[in-house]
Amino acid sequence: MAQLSDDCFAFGGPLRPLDETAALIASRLSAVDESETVPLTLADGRVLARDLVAPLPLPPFTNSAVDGYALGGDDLPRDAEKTFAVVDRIQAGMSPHQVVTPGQVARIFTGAQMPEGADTVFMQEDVRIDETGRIVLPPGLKRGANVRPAGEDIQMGEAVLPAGQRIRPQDVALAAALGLTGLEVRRRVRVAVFSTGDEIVPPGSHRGPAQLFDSNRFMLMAMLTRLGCEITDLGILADDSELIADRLSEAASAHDLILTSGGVSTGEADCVRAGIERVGTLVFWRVAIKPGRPVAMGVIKGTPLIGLPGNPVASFVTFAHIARVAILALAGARPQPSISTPLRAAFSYRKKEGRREYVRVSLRNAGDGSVEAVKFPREGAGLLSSLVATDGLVELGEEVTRVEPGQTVQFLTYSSLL
Ligand SMILES: Nc1nc2c(c(=O)[nH]1)N[C@H]1C(S)=C(S)[C@@H](COP(=O)(O)OP(=O)(O)OC[C@H]3O[C@@H](n4cnc5c(N)ncnc54)[C@H](O)[C@@H]3O)O[C@H]1N2
Ligand code: MOO
Repeated sequence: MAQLSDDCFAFGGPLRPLDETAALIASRLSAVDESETVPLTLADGRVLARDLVAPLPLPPFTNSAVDGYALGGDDLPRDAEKTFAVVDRIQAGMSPHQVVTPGQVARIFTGAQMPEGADTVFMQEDVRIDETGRIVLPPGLKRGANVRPAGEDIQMGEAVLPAGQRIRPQDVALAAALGLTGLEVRRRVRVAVFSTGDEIVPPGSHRGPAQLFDSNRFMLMAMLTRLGCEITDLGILADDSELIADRLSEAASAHDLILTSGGVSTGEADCVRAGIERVGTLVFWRVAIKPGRPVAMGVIKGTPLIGLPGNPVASFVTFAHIARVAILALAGARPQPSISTPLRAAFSYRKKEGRREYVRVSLRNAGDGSVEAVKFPREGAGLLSSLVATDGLVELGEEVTRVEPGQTVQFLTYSSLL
């Protein structure tokens, strides 16, 4: 079909490249200042406010990695079996009772502190007990075997988690292992969320014949929750730029970010841009990304606003690649570029040069041990089923113009985008 306006230059000037857009956002937004201490049970997903330095080594004491017998390395059998007297029994949590000297072993259990004089442990399966109750050890074990030295995991004073870390379950475990009961985290980013459009009504309300139930607001709030934000749900705004301007202006004073969906394209009823310009300034509008080209950013009374396009897939993709950058910057999180995985395409595709495209795909086993990406059969940015039925997005760079089956493409899981 004939294309009347060239994508890249319609409405004046080339579209802004996605990487440049993300860099602009990250450089313009600074992190919220305030922090709070939260108990470890509430720390998952929060952003660490300052570097965490280990107040003790891990493990804190040298201990046995197995159930067995501990002895000094100089006493290890070299060429033939050797017999030893058992002089101690050390269970986990108990301090050793005596020094182990040559000719002696201590019975020891996994996690128990190593006794003085011992630096090696035989696994109990590898030893024999003779008729007098003495322990017979075979030759061949190396000094230091089956022992976990103090500090082998973490040294005291080591920086173990950097400020800006989005705390994960394993980070919580580390803090607990270091004896901490809470972590100092940045306060949550406060985000106001609006849907826009006269055709949008809330689920559960009466829907007129030409109206749609609002799905974007719920998708965006779920995505914001995954990013640890404090959300204010401000409902649906009618297509009226004066009203939109008033509501955006009100929201700006109490939030770190305003997120809208819909109303950023070129139609007369696309009032979000007009609303931004009434009470603030437009930072950018239109990015070289598909879906999601009409995405906009503005600033209202110092508060950033990201206007996502209304089509649900465009909203999803621009949230993941643009709004997320803003949220992480405001949250004080270290930038987290999404790491894509190379996979084999099982589809052919044509695209325009000069814009980044995200293609919805499902993964399947190719049968030869590799995994391949199967494209969702339809492309509309309004197809929610396309997001629900797929596993992630194939990212096609600005320079790409075609994909053929068998070609290597870069895949991003949906979970890696949040
Ligand atoms: N003449 C042109 N028309 C359009 C262009 C263009 O460049 N020239 N761009 C198209 C692209 S690309 C997109 S994306 C859409 C986005 O436009 P808007 O952000 O202004 O979105 P709306 O027009 O308000 O809505 C688009 C579509 O999405 C539905 N929608 C909106 N909000 C919701 C919601 N909260 N939940 C579910 N669905 C929603 C809305 O009903 C429309 O069907 O513009 C193209 N047009
Ligand atoms: O690019 Mo729009 O964002 O098609 O849906």
